Formats: sequence, C-alpha cells, structure tokens
Amino acid sequence: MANPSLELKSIVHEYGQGDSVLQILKGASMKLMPGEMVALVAPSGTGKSTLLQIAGLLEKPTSGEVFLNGREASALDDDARTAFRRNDVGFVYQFHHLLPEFTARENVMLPQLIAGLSPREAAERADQMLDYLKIGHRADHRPAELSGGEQQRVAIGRAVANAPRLLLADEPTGNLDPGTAGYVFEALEALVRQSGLSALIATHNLEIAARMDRRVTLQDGLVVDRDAD
Ligand SMILES: Nc1ncnc2c1ncn2[C@@H]1O[C@H](COP(=O)(O)OP(=O)(O)OP(=O)(O)O)[C@@H](O)[C@H]1O
Repeated sequence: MANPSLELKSIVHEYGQGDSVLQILKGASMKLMPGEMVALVAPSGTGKSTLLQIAGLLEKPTSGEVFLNGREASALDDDARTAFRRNDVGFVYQFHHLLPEFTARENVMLPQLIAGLSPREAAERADQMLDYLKIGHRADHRPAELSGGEQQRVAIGRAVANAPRLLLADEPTGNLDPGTAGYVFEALEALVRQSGLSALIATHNLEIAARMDRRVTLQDGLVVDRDAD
C-alpha cells in the first residue's frame, strides 16, 4: 500500500514558557492518503494554523513525528527541512502574499526559478498553470491590478508550480465573498484532482468542506473525525 502523503503521530505543541505554557496540540495524529482532499474545520483558536505549520515543516512540534511521503521529517536539520518543504509541499494562505512588484506570471515562476528551472521553462509552466486556473489573460498584471479571487488563483498557481505532493491551505477562501470563494475553490479542487496531489485545507466554509473527501476537526488538542456525528 502507498505511504500516506502526510502522517502526524502524537503531535504535542506548546507555546510560551513556565507558568504561561499553553498546550495547543495534545497528541494529535492523522493520515492523509495520496490524492485525498481533507477539510480541517474547527473553531477559531483551536490550533488549525499551528497544525498546518507543523505539517508543512514551518514549525517544529514540541514532541511527536511528522512523516511526509513515508519519510520522517521532524528530525531533519534546517537545510534538509527547507529542501523538503520546497520540493514536496505547497502552501496557500488566507491572504495571497503575492509579491506586489512582480506580475502574476512572475509570481508563479519564482518558486520554479528557485528550484533551478530555466526562465523559459518556468514561464511556460506558469502560463499553463494560469491558463488552467482561467486567469491566463491576466498573466502580465501585477497583484494590485487583480481582483481578490484572481489574486488567490495566482497564489494557488504559485503553490503548486513545483508539483508538490502535498498542498496545505489555511483558509484559502476566507477573505473572499461567498460567490468568489466557491469559484476559487472549484479551481483549487480541479487542480488537486487533476494532479493527484493530496490536500489538507482549513476552512470555516461548510459548503466548501462538504465538497472534500472527508472532514476532521480539532477537539481538546486532538484530531477527530468530523463526519462521525
Ligand atoms: N507564536 C505563538 N505564541 C503564543 N501563542 C500562540 C502563537 N501562535 C498561536 N498561538 C496561540 O495558539 C492558539 C492556536 O492558534 P492557531 O492560530 O493555531 O489557531 P487557529 O485554529 O488556526 O485559529 P483561527 O481559526 O482563528 O486562525 C491560539 O490560542 C493562539 O493565540
């Protein structure tokens, strides 16, 4: 059987020190299988962003293990973690974080250039990606010239430009009106389904969550199946 794209084992995470320690995750475990799209739906402050940051190797857990594609990643040194993150994980956030001085195409090219592709290859792939996300006609525009939904589609294109195996998204439609949110999620979903990557997506939008393969929540610092109730 294939390795999970992501496996979290008994993740504990604390913020603060001494008397002010706040234990947010208390032994959270979950698996995400290749091609699976899972919604993380939980109240504000329960640790969704923390969990995503740990899964994407942006934050080291206080204890516990993170496996990406079957490889234990939490024990790697900083350089190896960075390489792993760059090659295997794509991130989408609530706010697009596009670089304002670059065009849509250049924003999607950037991670590919960092990964070593030639400018010509990176531009070709960026254009394909933007076409796929139905914003090819906006490739030469800067983020400030794009609508919120268009900006977020560029951010999705950038996240998957290096063909990661895992996509982590933290409220990717949280900043959009409901109609635009649905449209942007459709583009994200089509891309995930077509490329076979796995996605863990934190969202407060229950309609969007309903369209994923399954839903989990965070309860008392643990990951719990949300479809059971
Ligand atoms: N760097 C930090 N230092 C101290 N406490 C933190 C830090 N980051 C997060 N927290 C606290 O940890 C808890 C969980 O935060 P987190 O951002 O993971 O929650 P969330 O479920 O993503 O919330 P939201 O839905 O509001 O984004 C919160 O109480 C938050 O205040």
